[in-house]
Amino acid sequence: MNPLLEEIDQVQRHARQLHAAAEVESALDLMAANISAALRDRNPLLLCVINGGIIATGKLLPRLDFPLMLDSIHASRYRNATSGSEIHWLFTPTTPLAGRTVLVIDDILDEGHTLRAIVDYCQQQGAEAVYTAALFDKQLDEPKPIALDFVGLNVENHYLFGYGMDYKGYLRNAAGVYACKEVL
Ligand SMILES: O=P(O)(O)OC[C@H]1O[C@H](OP(=O)(O)OP(=O)(O)O)[C@H](O)[C@@H]1O
Ligand SMILES: Nc1nc2[nH]cnc2c(=O)[nH]1
Repeated sequence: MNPLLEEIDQVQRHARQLHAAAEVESALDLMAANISAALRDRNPLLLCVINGGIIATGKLLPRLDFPLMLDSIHASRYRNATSGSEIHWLFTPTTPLAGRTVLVIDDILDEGHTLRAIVDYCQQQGAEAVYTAALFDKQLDEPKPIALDFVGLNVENHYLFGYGMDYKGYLRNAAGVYACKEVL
């Protein structure tokens, strides 16, 4: 077998499930209700943070029944690695942000540098208000540079995969949230 696929297989087999799919889906229901209550009359522009935010965004959208627009932004700090470095801006939204209420949607808030940079970018582009949502908020001992407006579940401080989160580019499609036993 391809050595990387062998490693992915090992990681998946030794991982510990933190939240089953049903728990994440219930959290998505609650998040959607909170987002609806806050943004129903704001004609918001939702910004999916590619790649990790794809599943959170795709699962939230059909739960929101009010007028909204969707665009995406691609800022990556981990780039298929298991620890972050500087942010790489791969693309920015084509929809003008000036005067808009923006909701940035990501899979996980970890140290918070990615979301902080994205919110700063939206504000520099003239967004009227910027809200943030992430399916998972990793519990760290250190303070974060940004807090979420909408959060699904608090998660333990491990390297995670599933529901959009990758291990070396794989396992984003895992239907549940898993902690890697060890980073290989
Ligand atoms: O809070 P932070 O410590 O900044 O980390 C969170 C970011 O890390 C992941 O993205 P990543 O850079 O791995 O790119 P990806 O979306 O392609 O997985 C995740 O999707 C968040 O955007
Ligand atoms: N896949 C993944 N990406 C992250 N980005 C920041 N923290 C994490 C994490 O725990 N897992």
